Amino acid sequence: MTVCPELELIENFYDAEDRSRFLAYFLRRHPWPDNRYTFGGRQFVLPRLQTWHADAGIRYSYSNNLLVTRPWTASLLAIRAEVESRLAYRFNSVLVNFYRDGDDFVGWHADNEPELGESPLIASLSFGAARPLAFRHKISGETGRLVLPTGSLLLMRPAFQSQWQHSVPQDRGISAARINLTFRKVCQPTDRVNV
Ligand SMILES: O=C(O)CCC(=O)C(=O)O
Ligand SMILES: [Fe+2]
Repeated sequence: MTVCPELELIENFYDAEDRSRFLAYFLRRHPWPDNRYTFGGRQFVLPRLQTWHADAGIRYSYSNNLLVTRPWTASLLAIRAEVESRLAYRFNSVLVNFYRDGDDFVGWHADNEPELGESPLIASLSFGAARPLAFRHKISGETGRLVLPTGSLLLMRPAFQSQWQHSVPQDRGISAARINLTFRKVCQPTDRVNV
């Protein structure tokens, strides 16, 4: 099995007490929207629930959809502060994914939108059911999997997005829910050079 040098897993970033507290928050209190949306006059159903939170003025289009920006919740702010302090790196946004069970998934993609700049570091925190992150090299086609346990923080180093694609595959054997937060640093529109 391929080991990807651009991934670093920090297990037990949160201990058992914090994990169950945050999992309970996301399952019971987080403001989840409907997963059906219309794009280009067609209806789509996202195979998971998702919210996007960012500092004022940050816009980001993920898979060509302009995400609705929601305010930070107290729990998200607390988690961001802890991740930033551990990594000595600042993030201005987070994408929160709720995989209700093994039917929910995210397909193959790379988080390499231009808004993320040349070298995006993404920090990915997981709670709940352990699910593997599958990755495949864009040129060699090498593939691998890394299981992301509850309370773990995965660092996706900058070259991960340019060289690899990733997914969280469907697994009908899983009935438990999983929450994933990907903290990102999106360049402000003013950071960009207009040509
Ligand atoms: O759920 C995960 O571990 C990954 C989610 C992901 O790839 C994304 O939000 O871009
Ligand atoms: Fe991703």
